[in-house]
Amino acid sequence: MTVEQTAPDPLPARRLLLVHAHPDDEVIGTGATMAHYVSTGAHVTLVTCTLGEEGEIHVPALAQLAAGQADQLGGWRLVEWERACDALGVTDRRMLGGPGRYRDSGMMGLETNKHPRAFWSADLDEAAAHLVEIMREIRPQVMITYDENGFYGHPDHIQAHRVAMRAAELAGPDGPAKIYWTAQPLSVLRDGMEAFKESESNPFADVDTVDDLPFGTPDEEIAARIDGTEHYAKKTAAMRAHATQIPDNSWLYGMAGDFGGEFMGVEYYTLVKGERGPGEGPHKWETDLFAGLDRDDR
Ligand SMILES: CC(=O)N[C@H]1[C@@H](O[C@@H]2[C@H](O)[C@H](O)[C@@H](O)[C@H](O)[C@H]2O)O[C@H](CO)[C@@H](O)[C@@H]1O
Ligand SMILES: [Zn+2]
Repeated sequence: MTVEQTAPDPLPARRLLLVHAHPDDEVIGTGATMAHYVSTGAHVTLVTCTLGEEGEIHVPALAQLAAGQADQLGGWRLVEWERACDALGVTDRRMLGGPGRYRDSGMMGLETNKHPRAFWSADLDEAAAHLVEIMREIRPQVMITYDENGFYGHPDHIQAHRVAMRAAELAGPDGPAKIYWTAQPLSVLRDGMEAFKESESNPFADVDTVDDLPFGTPDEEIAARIDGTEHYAKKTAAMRAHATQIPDNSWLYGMAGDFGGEFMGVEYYTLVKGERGPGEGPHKWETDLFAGLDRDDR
C-alpha cells in the first residue's frame, strides 16, 4: 500500500497528470493510455477524487461492506485501485486531499449528494488547492480529465472536471500546457453498437441510435487517438482488480475478448488547451499527447 506519494527527483522529461472521480474510472477510460506512457518512460501521476464508497458490490462475499451496512467499501476500493495501478505500472497514485477527504456523492439527485463530505458539495477552490499542490510538484506538461458533463453526467465526474480545470487555472506556469478531455468518437460507438448486436451482454441494448447515449463526440472534434493495444492485457488485468465494480460477465470484457484491442486498447480525447501537434488520418488525430510540445515548454 502506498499512501504517501512523492515524485522521483529529477522528474522525467515527460509528465502526464490524470484526474479521475472514482477508483475504476482510471482503467475504464484511460487504462491503455496510462500503460502506454509508463512504457515510454513518461512519469504518470493519477489523482482520484473519492474512494467510491457509494458503489455497487458485484462480489457477494463483500456485500456487507456496502454504504448502508458496514460502510467499508471505500477502504476496499482503495486496495482495488492500488492493485489496478500496479497492473498498469502506475506508481504515482494519489487521493485528492488524502484518502477519505472527499466522499463518493452517489448518482445525481440522491440524498448521498448532500453528505457533508460529498465531493459534489466540496468547496471548489479548496479542492482545487490540493491539486495545485501536486501540479507545483510535478509540473505536468499534459493533463487528462473529463468534459463539463463528466463524460456521462455523474456528479463526481462533473466535479472532477471543475476541480481539474480550476486547478490548472490557479497553477499558472506550473499547470499543464495541454489539457485533454476523455471522449468516444461517434464512429466507434456506431461500430460498437453493430459489434454488440448479437452479444448476450449488450451495453447498447436500450438505445436505438448513438444519439440516445449521454456521450459521444463527432469524429472531426476528436484531437487524439492513443493506441495502447499492446497494453490491453494490462488494462484487462487492471479491470479485474476492480472486481466489486466490474463483474466477470461485464460487457467490458466482451469488448476486450471478442472485439480485440480496438475497443479496449485505443482511447480518444478532445483537446481543450494547447496547440494541436501533427496528426494522422482524415481528421489528423494526434497519436501522442505530447505532440507539439518541445522540451523547453516545461
Ligand atoms: C464508472 C463509474 O463512474 N462508476 C460509478 C457509478 O457507478 C454506477 C452506480 O453504481 C449505479 O448505481 C449503477 O446502476 C451503475 O451501473 C454504476 O456504473 O456511481 C457509483 C456511485 O457514485 C460510483 O461508486 C461508481 O464508481
Ligand atoms: Zn466514476
